[in-house]
Amino acid sequence: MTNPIFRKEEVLVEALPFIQQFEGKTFVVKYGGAIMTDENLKSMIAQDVTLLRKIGINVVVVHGGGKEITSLADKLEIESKFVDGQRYTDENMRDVVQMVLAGLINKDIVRRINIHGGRAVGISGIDANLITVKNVNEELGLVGEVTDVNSSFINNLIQNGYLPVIAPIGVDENGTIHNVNADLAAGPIAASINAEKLVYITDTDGVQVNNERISHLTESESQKLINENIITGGMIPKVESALAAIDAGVQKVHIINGKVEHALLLEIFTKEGVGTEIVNE
Ligand SMILES: Nc1ncnc2c1ncn2[C@@H]1O[C@H](COP(=O)(O)OP(=O)(O)O)[C@@H](O)[C@H]1O
Ligand SMILES: CC(=O)N[C@@H](CCC(=O)OP(=O)(O)O)C(=O)O
Repeated sequence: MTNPIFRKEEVLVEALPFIQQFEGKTFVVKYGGAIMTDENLKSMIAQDVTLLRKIGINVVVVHGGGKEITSLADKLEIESKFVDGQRYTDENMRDVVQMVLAGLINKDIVRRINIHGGRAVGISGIDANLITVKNVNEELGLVGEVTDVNSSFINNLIQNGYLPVIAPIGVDENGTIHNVNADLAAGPIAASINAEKLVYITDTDGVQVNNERISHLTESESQKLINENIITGGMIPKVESALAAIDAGVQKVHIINGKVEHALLLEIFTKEGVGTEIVNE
């Protein structure tokens, strides 16, 4: 998908007040498996987050990788089952999740950011007890709900000029490793470090109603769309996690389409934006 055409100097001038406004602030950017199949897009997102970092915005990446987990599990003949959008995770599946998220995907993202000099460091929720969880329910097996985030570890990395790239795996109080839905990890991570923005990069033009993008949503409007089953499936954890993050002090949550080239830069640095922004009432 191509971008709308802007004159280059207009775009740069329009960006200036946003650059001033966000200098020194922290953005959490989550992206998932839905847009990880395209090599070109993966490299563009790495460029975009590096550019944000280079102009003085602190960036933390939280990544998913649901499609890649399913693909490796298929090869290993381990069946993928989902309950309410979350993957049933026994010990075998947990190993696959850990290999794919903390191994393949995490290091691929780090590599791509560092090509541009972005000083990315890949970590999982296991490192420094970054993500502490409690078991969600027996039906889901080893799936965790985030109870705590080691924010000082993330802040240390940021203060030392690193760009943390986080794989959503957590440990419970016994040190047992759990699979964590990446959308549900991104909200508490953003809240714990008082992020200015939480940006979900997915495969649709934000939240849609009757195939039309809604550019601006309040908390109550978002809740209404969930209650009316207009927001369904994979969009539910994003919006629910967004609402919790806003309640915890995150200023704005954006949901944007990663299939639009450089959507992240367009959303942050242009007045119109390209996705849906969710804000406090
Ligand atoms: N109202 C809605 N607006 C936009 N997308 C929606 C809506 N309701 C459900 N969805 C679904 O949510 C999906 C995005 O979630 P998901 O597939 O989990 O993406 P990701 O892998 O990026 O986390 C969209 O592809 C779309 O099918
Ligand atoms: C518990 C649970 O469902 N975990 C997810 C973790 C990856 C993820 O969330 O990836 P996306 O962002 O690409 O969907 C899973 O196993 O698929």
